Amino acid sequence: MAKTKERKVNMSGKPKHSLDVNRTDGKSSTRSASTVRRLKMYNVRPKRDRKGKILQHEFQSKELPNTRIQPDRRWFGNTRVVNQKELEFFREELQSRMSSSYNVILREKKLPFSLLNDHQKQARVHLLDTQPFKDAFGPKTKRKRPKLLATDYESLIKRADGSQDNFEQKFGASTSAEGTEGDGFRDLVRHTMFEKGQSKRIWGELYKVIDSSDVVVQVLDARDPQGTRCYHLEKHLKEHCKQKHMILLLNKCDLVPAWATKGWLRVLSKEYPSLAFHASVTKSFGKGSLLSVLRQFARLKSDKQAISVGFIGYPNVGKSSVINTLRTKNVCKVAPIPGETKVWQYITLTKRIFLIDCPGVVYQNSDTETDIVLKGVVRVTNLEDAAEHIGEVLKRVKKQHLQRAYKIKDWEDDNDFLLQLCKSSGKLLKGGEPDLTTAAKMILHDWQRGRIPFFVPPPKQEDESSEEPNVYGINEEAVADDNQASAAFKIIASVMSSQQQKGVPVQKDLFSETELKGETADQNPAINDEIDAQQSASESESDDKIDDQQSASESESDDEIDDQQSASESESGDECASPTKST
Ligand SMILES: Nc1nc2c(ncn2[C@@H]2O[C@H](COP(=O)(O)OP(=O)(O)OP(=O)(O)O)[C@@H](O)[C@H]2O)c(=O)[nH]1
Repeated sequence: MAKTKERKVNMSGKPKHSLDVNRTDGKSSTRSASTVRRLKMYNVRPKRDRKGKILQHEFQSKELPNTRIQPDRRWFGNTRVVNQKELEFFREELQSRMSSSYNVILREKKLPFSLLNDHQKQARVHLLDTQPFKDAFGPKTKRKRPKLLATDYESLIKRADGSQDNFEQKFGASTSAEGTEGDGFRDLVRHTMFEKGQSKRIWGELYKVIDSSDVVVQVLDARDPQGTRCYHLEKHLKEHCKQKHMILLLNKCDLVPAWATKGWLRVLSKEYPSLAFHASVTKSFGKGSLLSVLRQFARLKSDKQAISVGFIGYPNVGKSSVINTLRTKNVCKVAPIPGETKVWQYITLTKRIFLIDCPGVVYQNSDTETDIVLKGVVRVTNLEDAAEHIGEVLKRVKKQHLQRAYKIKDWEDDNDFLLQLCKSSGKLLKGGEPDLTTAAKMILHDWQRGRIPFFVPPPKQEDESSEEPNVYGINEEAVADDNQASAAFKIIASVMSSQQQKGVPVQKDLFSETELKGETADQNPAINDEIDAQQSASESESDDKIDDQQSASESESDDEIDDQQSASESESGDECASPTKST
């Protein structure tokens, strides 16, 4: 008889299974609840075959083997798909609500109203709903035909040509030629870089400066004063800001011969009070004259004691440098590249005079790209084809100066000049190819920094000797008190005339002897005799002569320049002392 194994029966009723948390079998270490939970977890692992393929998994539904849901782009957009029935229902409901005068739809924006109208958009124009067939299409139709200017393409072209000719006749050829360079395409491809200083932002800054200034100092480059003038602005000031005064300041006068500076001063002072200036913190020229003119303008103001002086002008003409010179301190950022000043800046000069620096502005004109580059409006490093401007540099600068500056004896054209310069300065690319662009940029840098001598000579004047500096530019409407005004005018005129008699400092190594003396000698000896006389007189005279003239008026002046500034001014080699010095 086979023995059958008897199954033990748990008679005690207490849990005995090792995976039962409540088991207590007298042993010291029973499984804790967390261990039991963990061990139970192992049992629900998916069952795999030998290759690792899942055969069975606790959480995988057996009825639905693949429970992955297909992604739908509608989950990510804010659109809903409705079927035609729902759409129709929506339209009807909304139409009835809208046409009912007892209902008001509050949140119209939340409802897709376009769904109401899109079927109307595609609907045909029901002409016959508005007018009878006879009027719309019959022989006695009242509908007007559209007025066609041309029946075919050719006649349209003829018409366009005709109207263009009419326009040119009416407004002259200047409008059509404006900004073009002969080939007619140039203007279209002009890089935005050549529109520097013309942006809305810069003009906004300019108008802020003008609005807050009582006196506007237009800083000009002495090398090309007319080229760096902004006539548009002058006109604007004359027409709309009659109470503001304008001064023209010929800066960088050290880069041109004294006779040219003086010639320009004579020409410009017919329009506005004009002064020559050389901006330098240590060795300036014209600082005293400018200060005393500003003081006179401050005196012309009756209503308020302090005046604000705005410095405007082309980029890189030295506006910030002039302010630094007046303060004898680097208060404004100065750089030999245009566009350094980005926003306007307020600087206190004395208790009664405030200075405002402005970014360089350019008014849109017919200047060519080369003109713009040579006026220093564009940063040379940004130029893509710098070599194309060199021809003009070679034309404008005298041969002897170029020979001296670059040690090149002779050249055929600009390309030849650049080739020779590349060789002599070692500006070569890989494989010994000359790097024309770098060489051209080098020349343009030198040009912008005034290392190559160049200047536009002043126009010839007929009655030079009788010229007396005047104050035509001073706006008499803006002046409060007649007596005070005439005294101020006199002083301003005397400041201008005394400056014209002084020796203007010039970088002598830039020019030859004849140029420094004035090369118009053969053409107009009278001018040069006068200039020579003035120069020799000014050299012998003391630089402080102007102080004597002004001391009377300025001794009353209560606007003392800060102590710190007056201290530094007494060291500076300036030709005209501050009031603290004169008293
Ligand atoms: N030789 C000479 N260089 C000057 C004179 N005044 C200014 N410069 C130089 O001209 C360059 C431009 O001067 P800035 O004062 O930055 O000119 P800016 O008009 O303020 O220029 P933006 O920032 O473009 O408006 C600097 O390298 C100055 O050193 C001057 O009287 N003589």
